[in-house]
Amino acid sequence: MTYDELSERPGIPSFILFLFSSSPLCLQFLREEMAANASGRVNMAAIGGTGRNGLAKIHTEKKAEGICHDDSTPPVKAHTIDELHSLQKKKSAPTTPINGIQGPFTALSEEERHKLQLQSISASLASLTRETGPNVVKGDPAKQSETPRISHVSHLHVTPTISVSDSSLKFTHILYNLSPAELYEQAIKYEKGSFITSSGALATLSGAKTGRSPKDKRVVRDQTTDDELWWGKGSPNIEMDEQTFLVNRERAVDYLNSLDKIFVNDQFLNWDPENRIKVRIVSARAYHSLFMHNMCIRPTPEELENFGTPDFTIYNAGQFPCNRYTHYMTSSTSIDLNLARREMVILGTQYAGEMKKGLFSVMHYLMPKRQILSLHSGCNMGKDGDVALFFGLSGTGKTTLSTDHNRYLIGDDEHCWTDNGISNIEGGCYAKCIDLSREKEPEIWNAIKFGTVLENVVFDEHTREVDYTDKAVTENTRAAYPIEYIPNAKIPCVAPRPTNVILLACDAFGVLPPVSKLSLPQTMYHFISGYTALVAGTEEGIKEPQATFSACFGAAFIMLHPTKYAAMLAAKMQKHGATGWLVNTGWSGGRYGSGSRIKLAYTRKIIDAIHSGSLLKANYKKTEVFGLEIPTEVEGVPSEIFEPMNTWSDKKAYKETLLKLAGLFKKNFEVFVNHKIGKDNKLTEEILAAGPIF
Ligand SMILES: Nc1ncnc2c1ncn2[C@@H]1O[C@H](COP(=O)(O)OP(=O)(O)O)[C@@H](O)[C@H]1O
Ligand SMILES: C=C(OP(=O)(O)O)C(=O)O
Ligand SMILES: [Ca+2]
Ligand SMILES: [Mn+2]
Repeated sequence: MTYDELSERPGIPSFILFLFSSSPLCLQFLREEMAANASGRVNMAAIGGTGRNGLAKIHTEKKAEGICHDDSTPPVKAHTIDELHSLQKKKSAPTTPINGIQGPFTALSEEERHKLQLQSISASLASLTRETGPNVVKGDPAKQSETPRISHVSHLHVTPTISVSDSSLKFTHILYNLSPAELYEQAIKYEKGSFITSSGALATLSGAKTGRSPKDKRVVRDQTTDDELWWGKGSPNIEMDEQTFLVNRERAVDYLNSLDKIFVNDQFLNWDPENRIKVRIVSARAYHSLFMHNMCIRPTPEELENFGTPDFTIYNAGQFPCNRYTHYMTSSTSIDLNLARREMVILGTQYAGEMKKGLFSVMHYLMPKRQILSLHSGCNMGKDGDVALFFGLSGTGKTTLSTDHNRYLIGDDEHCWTDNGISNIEGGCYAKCIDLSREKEPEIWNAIKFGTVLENVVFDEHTREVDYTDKAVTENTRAAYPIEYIPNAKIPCVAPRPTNVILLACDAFGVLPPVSKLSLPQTMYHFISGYTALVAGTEEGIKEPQATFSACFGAAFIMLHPTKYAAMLAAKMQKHGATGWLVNTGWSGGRYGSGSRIKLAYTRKIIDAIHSGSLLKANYKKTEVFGLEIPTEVEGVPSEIFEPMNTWSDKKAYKETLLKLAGLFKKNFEVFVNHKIGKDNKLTEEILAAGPIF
């Protein structure tokens, strides 16, 4: 065997080869060792003869001849360890020709498309004062061996002039649509608090903010939005001017460009192909990139090649605060929406839910313009094609109840209702995991595996088993996973028109019945009221449940006046004959503190009876004050719980609590009494009359 032959062998560092090449004796030894290893034939019989005091001498079985020409494992063609390592990875760029796919870039060569892609990213990151994008380069700056794919941004080869700042002399490394595996490596290497849990999920920390910050949301008020949007009391849209938006945008962009590398996700929203929105998310953390990878719709490689210019861009500079001396800022956190520029800026919060709910707000603006109703609801479909919507505020059960092993999951949180039916806006789910159990929620439990982002959970430092009961970081622990991690998710996530519209309320007062059948005016009354007891944690500062009214079960995300959405919902329900239901997933037998939460198993039975149609045929009686139709029995549920008064030992306390809640409903609805719901005067009057009477 020659030195050259030997050096073709894998796993032998070149310095060893060098040493051995000078000594024939050594070469002989090495030859024998390698022959044994390469053929894998270690003589086991010889091992049997070992004495207690020493290691057995391993005799290798020698081939009569041609030891270096073992054909069972052909030699790997590598001269160095680095070369060997380079064999491990192959290029995953889409090799499929993009014929048949429509789009602006279809006719271009691969190189031209890449150039345009980098130019588009550079343009996204352009400072508005310098009016040029940064020099962008694809890939991790830590990987020295990889020759960067440099963008051919025009000023790249131009000598910088005084008007160009130092930042344009550096490259901004872009980690573009990385895979979950790549994002895991980035998170674990570079982000403190990132760990792999025993089930394979990526545990991360969102930092000081572990819930949304609705008080820090700002929307640019310009000529258009002044007319179109809902402003003032009760509205989530707190105004800012264009100039202040640009100040914050510049702050975010400068921060992002100052980093060694940033993440860019190009993805889609909305499974309805006619109303699909292209979104770009620029962020500083692998955690944020993986979160959005899971939550938005993931493009195919071909769709990505042909992505073009995004319809909407998020700049997430969440680790960096806003400047409190900036006009309109009241804290170091700011989430700013500019509809005209189609941009959102995030400063001072790393809570990932801010991005998904921010995009939801955008959809609540864009979709109604196209006569499409956007819904803060979950959605699932039975085997026979019956569709149910689950409206409700945070923590009321949209995710838990739409995830149902007997039904196809369409989505857990954000949908659109067109004349054709329902489409999910997202490509993933975002489940609360406090007290999550394998027994009660097996589908969600099993979805927490490789690829899933687990926010703010506590785990054993050694075994990495998650303790879902631990609230040490926050009560609002969350799992974000791609929707296909739920076995019966329906892909594409679209469904026919709904038959049942289920309004979920987690009633901390314990006076609403576990289920009531609603008339259309009642459905509208409760939809506009949007009552629940806000469960701790999802919004900053809420430490224990308290009564909340949030119009359309999502006032934090709507952009137009609630009656606009209500009118659309009423028209759709009237036209398609859907039935409304009010389901209390909260307390029974007393208010929060004395009663207890209705068992999930009972709520599921109630929901089953709604889906099957059997509850529609049940016997009903009407409750006092709220005038709700309650069934006398549902299979699998103790009958005494349907009438809340039965479950309270203190009947007087029950009556007082009922009246107290009724008063809160009435007071909340006062702001709506002078509003018409659509063009229908009669319906408007009926809705006003559908509230509690006392
Ligand atoms: N009777 C019940 N119905 C629905 N959810 C319940 C019930 N009892 C307890 N829960 C718990 O309440 C939480 C509901 O949260 P989730 O489904 O994530 O709400 P949403 O998606 O509306 O924000 C889950 O943690 C679930 O396990
Ligand atoms: C992510 C959220 O949604 P939900 O609690 O409705 O699942 C949120 O409100 O921050
Ligand atoms: Ca200020
Ligand atoms: Mn949810």
